[in-house]
Amino acid sequence: MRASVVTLESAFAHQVFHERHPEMIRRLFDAHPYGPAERTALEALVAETHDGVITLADDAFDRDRWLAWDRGYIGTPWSKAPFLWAESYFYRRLLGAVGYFDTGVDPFAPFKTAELLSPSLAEDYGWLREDLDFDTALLASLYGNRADLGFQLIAGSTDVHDQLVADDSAHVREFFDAHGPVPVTFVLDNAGRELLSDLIFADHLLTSGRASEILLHTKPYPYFVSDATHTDVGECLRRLRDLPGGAGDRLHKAAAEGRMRLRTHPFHCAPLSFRDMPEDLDLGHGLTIFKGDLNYRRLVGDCYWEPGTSFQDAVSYLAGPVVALRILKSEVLVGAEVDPAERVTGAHALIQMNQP
Ligand SMILES: O=P(O)(O)OC[C@H]1O[C@](O)(CO)[C@@H](O)[C@@H]1O
Repeated sequence: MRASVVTLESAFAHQVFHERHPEMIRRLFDAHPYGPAERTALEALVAETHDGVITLADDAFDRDRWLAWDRGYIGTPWSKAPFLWAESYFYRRLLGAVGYFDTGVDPFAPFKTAELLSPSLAEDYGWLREDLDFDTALLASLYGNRADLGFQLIAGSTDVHDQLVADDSAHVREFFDAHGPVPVTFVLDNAGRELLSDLIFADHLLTSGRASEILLHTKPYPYFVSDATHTDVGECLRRLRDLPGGAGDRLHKAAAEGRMRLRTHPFHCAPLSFRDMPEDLDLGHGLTIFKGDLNYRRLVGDCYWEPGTSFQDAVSYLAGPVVALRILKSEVLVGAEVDPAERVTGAHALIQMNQP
């Protein structure tokens, strides 16, 4: 049972558009030698999202796709649009404003690279070793989601005591014990440290015999600041090969042997729930792991759900087993009770699994 869709009228969504986005644009100006055209286009985009109407250029290369994904919002005020729809479209327009679709230059690459080159990274992953246990690898993947670069724009340095508000980790372990080895699909979220941790979990699943193969679903283009693309998987895998434990080399071999594969699809940047996913997105082999906050919003639907709505109910449109690993960074939540104001702080985490 959903109560209502989250819109830009929400105080949190308003903060994302009015505080986080202008700050992100300032950082882009600082990181790139953008000329007047890109600067003007980015400033105009921010202004449009603050008090304008949602526009779609007649000559946009993906006009038909966005018309298909439109739900009547193009031509209406941004301030009334659903948060998920508006936020997704904002990133599409940002990429257009900086010429990404002509140059292929990822505007967020400087931030992603800086994270992988951070002097503290090797020390932070000093705990890595070849024989990780299941819980450590699972929790590394979960808490990797805390490292989201976009979130840091509003959260600052996060001195938080994360706690699990839902913990189905035992079900996940039991699922593998009963059914493994199975194909495991990761619907990835952020590059950088989160992706490093996801790769570590993927390696554990392969080496422990729980996964027969790994499919990594990336975004087809840079999105939500630090979301992982195919390029980012390559970068992270190279970085992982320099860290202890051997996961990088093992995954490199798994890729060469076809046991770890990459997939992408335009729908991964759609402003819609996975409820609307096309058949050729090809999810649902074995176990599917949805990483992070944005994928959670798309998985359960970006709504204010009525208290008592279960994860099981919210994902009942999916036939197979799914796991959500998420740090709470937005208001949407099912299967747990957390004060609404506490859902956006990054202080809480969850592991949820359905019983297919
Ligand atoms: O990287 P994640 O975990 O998907 O988080 C992204 C989240 O950040 C925000 O853009 C703002 O905090 C949310 O709207 C979004 O769901």
